Amino acid sequence: MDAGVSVRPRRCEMVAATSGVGRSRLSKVGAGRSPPPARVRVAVRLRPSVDQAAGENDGPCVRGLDSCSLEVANWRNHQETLKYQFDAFYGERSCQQDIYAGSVQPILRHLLEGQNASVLAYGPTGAGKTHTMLGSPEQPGVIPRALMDLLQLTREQGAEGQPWALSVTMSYLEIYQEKVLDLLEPSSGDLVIREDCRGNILIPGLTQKPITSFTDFERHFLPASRNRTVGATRLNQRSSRSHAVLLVKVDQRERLAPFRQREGKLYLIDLAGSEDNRRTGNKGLRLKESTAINTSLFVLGKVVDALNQGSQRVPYRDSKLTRLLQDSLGGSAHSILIANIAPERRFFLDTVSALNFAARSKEVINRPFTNESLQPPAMAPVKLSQKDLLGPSEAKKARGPEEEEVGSPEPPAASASQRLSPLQKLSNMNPAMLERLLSLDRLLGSQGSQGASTLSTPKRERILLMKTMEEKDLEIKRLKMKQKELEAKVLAQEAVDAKEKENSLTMLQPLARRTVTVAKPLKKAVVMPLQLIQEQAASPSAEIHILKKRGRKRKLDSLEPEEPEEKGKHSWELQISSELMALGRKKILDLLNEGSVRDLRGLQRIGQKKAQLIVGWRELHGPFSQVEDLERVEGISSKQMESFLKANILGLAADQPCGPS
Ligand SMILES: Nc1ncnc2c1ncn2[C@@H]1O[C@H](COP(=O)(O)OP(=O)(O)OP(=O)(O)O)[C@@H](O)[C@H]1O
Repeated sequence: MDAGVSVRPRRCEMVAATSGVGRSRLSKVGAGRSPPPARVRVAVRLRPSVDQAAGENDGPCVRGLDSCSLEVANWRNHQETLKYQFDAFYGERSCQQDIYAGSVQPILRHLLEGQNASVLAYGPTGAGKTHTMLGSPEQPGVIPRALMDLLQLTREQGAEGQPWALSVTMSYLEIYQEKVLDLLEPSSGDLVIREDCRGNILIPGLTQKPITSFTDFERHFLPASRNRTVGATRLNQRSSRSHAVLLVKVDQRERLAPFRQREGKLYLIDLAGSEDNRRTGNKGLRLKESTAINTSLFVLGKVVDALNQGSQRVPYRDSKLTRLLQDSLGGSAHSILIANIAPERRFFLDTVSALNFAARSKEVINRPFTNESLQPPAMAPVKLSQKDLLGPSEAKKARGPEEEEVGSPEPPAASASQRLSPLQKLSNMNPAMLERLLSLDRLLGSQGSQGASTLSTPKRERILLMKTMEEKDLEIKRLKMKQKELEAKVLAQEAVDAKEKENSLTMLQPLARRTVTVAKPLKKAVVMPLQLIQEQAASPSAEIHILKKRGRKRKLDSLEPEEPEEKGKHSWELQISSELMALGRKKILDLLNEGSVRDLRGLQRIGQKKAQLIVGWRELHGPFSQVEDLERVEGISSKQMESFLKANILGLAADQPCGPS
């Protein structure tokens, strides 16, 4: 933090910065009506790249889309882009006045209505919180601008002849390692936070300085800023090690009967940076500080979350910071959280973590982000809907308000159709996605829970994630066992078949009468996608299809005359039930006729070039009438067509539940 040197704005600059458009919006609003409960608004500010020496591998990974949304490229997985939407987004080129006028100035008027307000700058270390809140003499931030405006406004509203007399006081404190320290009177030691009978939060003994002008403010604020605890970390030479809280109170007394009184409090808070200690390399005192910082930020996240979800219990008391803000965060208070983020790739994880925190902090109607591109590799013909990929909390958000339980912070009970067991989810999962999940799981496992930053994944979601992972592990084990069982059954069945065959051969029955598949339809055998196994296990009446190995089938075929209706069919097709075949073929045909290049690339054996050829053929010749038309596409041979069918038909058919619907 560079408070000591950065806050002394030149007088004329400050006046210029706070005059004009912004000021005219500040107006006193009549008291009386109680306002509707206000949620915490969230703005995101992207700082410009400040490290000129940043190499090519540390280029930007964040891009603004419009004044409310942005996207983050996952440079570790080029097929993934995360999108977020907030109340406001300020890009790299935004100036201090943009943030102030757009997100802070509008809430100041509420102070004169006797309401409380708070502005919190949140974000990873080095992302620009102090710059946003304090700024520099050349670019004054939120604090000097707000003070200028507020003092000006109170002077106007409290002038002689006006119904109310107004006075302004300031206090300045820091919360360092869960201690409340008075920056205006550092010798005071740790102060206690109390609540009066009307629910107002007080800090007995905290210094309050009356201020009537900006000069007064500077006189107290600047030396006090130097008392704030800062320290060097690997990521920021002057890193704020505490939450700095500037409290500005506006008192109003009515000059005439009935001599009412009002008090509005404004908290302007430069939070300490959220820290991933694996990157900061913090040890000893820095680590202790960091733990306290992360814990209180984690509680702040929970509080904001609870407020915006309308929870009955808001855990204000779980940290000093939230306890202090109890009467200024939630209720009728007006709060804005400014999440500061950095553009460089090396901040990717911090950025996503900060944005996820911030996204939870607003009422997210839409999903906070979508995995824009989920291009599966050639293995996976089955596409997943975004909802299938979401965890319970995101899924709840994605379902939209009409499906949510009113007033319940917990995920709503799933309807019968939504009540998918993890097994079903897993079995529906694109193998590529499954592989990614598993490798993520392995990665998490190898890092250990100790290594994970407390804040990097919010607790509730972390617990859910870990639970889901555990369930998935169990299901994978169960599936593997099931597959082994089935394979054993197949082997046993094959042995029985072989014996029967030997017996029947020795009985010298006419060859033409012996057809394995027709005479014993239930004894077709084996290896199916996990999904099919699961679905069939769920439906005991469904026949067990066991596909025989090709070599053995040929051997049998050579003993048997071909059934006339099977002539012309591919040998592998004979081993799949006709309903499955038809379903799979229909799905392939639909995809061939309606799928985009990207959809087609999701099919096995279809790469970019073939997908383009298919789409091109379709445009030229119209829809495919049957899947075999694929052969007519230039560059696709009949052999390729057959192997394409073979590779895709079961997977696609299995995407739908088997059996009568
Ligand atoms: N919007 C911006 N424009 C120009 N420079 C910026 C901007 N935001 C931040 N910076 C610069 O980036 C550096 C880090 O910013 P700052 O100290 O404000 O980060 P911080 O989030 O407060 O970090 P910490 O949590 O460690 O205190 C500073 O040199 C600051 O001047």
